[in-house]
Amino acid sequence: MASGLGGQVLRRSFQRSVGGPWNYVGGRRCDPTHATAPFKVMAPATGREEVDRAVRSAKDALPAWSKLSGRERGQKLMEACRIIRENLEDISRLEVQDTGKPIWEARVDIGSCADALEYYGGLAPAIVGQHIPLSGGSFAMVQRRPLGVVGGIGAWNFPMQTCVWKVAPALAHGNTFVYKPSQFTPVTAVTLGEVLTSAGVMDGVFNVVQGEGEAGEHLCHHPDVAKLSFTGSVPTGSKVMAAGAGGIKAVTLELGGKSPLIVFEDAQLENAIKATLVANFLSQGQVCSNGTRVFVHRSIAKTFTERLVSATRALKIGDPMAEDTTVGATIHEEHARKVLGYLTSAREEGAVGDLEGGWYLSPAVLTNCHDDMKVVREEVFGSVAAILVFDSEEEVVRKANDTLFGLAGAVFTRDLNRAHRVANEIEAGTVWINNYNLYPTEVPFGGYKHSGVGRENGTTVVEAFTQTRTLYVEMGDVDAGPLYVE
Ligand SMILES: NC(=O)C1=CN([C@@H]2O[C@H](COP(=O)(O)OP(=O)(O)OC[C@H]3O[C@@H](n4cnc5c(N)ncnc54)[C@H](O)[C@@H]3O)[C@@H](O)[C@H]2O)C=CC1
Ligand SMILES: NCCCC(=O)O
Repeated sequence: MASGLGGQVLRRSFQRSVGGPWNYVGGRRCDPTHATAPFKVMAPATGREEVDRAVRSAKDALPAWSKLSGRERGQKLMEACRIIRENLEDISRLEVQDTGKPIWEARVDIGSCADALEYYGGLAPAIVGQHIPLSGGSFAMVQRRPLGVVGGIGAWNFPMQTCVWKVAPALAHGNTFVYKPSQFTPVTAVTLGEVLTSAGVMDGVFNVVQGEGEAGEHLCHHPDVAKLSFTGSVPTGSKVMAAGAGGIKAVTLELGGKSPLIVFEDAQLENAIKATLVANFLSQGQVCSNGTRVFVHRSIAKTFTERLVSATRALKIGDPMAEDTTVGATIHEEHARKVLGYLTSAREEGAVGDLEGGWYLSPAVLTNCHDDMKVVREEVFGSVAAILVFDSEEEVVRKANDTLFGLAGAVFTRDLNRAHRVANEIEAGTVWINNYNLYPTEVPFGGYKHSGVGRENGTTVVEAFTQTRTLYVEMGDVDAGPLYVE
């Protein structure tokens, strides 16, 4: 144990518990004070009392945390980054147990959590205000202040990454946090709590409450929560936004997608094939930004499809912990059935292609697809790539944008002019040129249209996690105009 800044403990040894309890409040794991009925995964259901307790804990921790300098907060986040890197294998294995994704992917995800903590730890001292000179020597000072207690709600596909993308910038900016993970993946948010505590983050700054939708709803409606940051489905996102509107809370939403991946006839074919695999089959296809509408120019459609199918057949589906597994297990049975249902409906509507059963679904490439099919219009959230053939640039841009979503997209071409021309027409928060599904922490990520509100990552979140306070300083006399006659 080493003591550090301002009398705070800077570092405790990192000790991760193997089992529950699964709530994390005031710097330690704890059972709910009022257990209700158990819910179907592994944690005890927690409700209003737990949310209240966690928010109280975050509120109590706010004055001390927000009074640290950015550099002091940043050092603790950097230390959390170091702990994650040192324990990357252990934490990645927890993520595999929780999600069923293959271990090689979990290592990338957990590595990205360390990156985010490092980035926002580094940024924290640079979050400063403004000095605005005004007439007669008067001036304004614009302070950048935290919002207060942030409520985060996450999905199950990238459990720890989703959490860290919210928590790292929020804490860097002096806020405190209450996080509700998806009921399907309760584990690694609590591990993050242990990492942060070991890194010297004060007790109560980061708290975790487990639960289903009801716990999320309580958090959204809690009067002491100043901001909501949500990742998940569009219908739930809409409810979170409505709750935010009721309480006049700032809201960031990271929702679904049905993104286009466009392959022109002059594309470097091997890169386009590799990117199509990355854009469809990572995390068993359960990725919001996936490029599931694969538009291929007619002149290369046959060759592209043959090569994609052959590459897809080479994927190894199986034990997510095995080093040579490339595709793991679907999150749960109900979701696997939902994905299979899309395949049935696609075949009924004329598509050709298959996918095999169990929770270990083999990735599918569908051909003979058209724009009106259910599988082409709705977010499947499974390993199902639909190939759509196009003839002209104008046609593909129009079809690419014919969706309520707008999270991402990609253009594959060797023609630099066409790449930029088409990319600029795509209505989406991220457009990759000649690559797919890259999310460096320093680059903003988020959606147009129904895909969300606001952005995560990059420096744009400074606005999302702070508010300004303007101090106007008068250096002369008050000018009351005709209101005041001497
Ligand atoms: N954008 C993305 O990254 C994700 C999109 N999805 C999409 O959503 C579909 C369903 O996945 P789910 O995990 O069931 O998503 P969901 O939107 O139902 O749940 C996401 C989170 O919101 C919580 N929640 C549910 N009702 C709530 C409410 N009224 N107020 C506050 N929080 C609430 C859940 O407990 C969970 O933590 C997927 O099939 C996929 O299409 C799912 C996961 C991630
Ligand atoms: N890690 C990728 C971000 C996209 C998603 O949450 O699905």
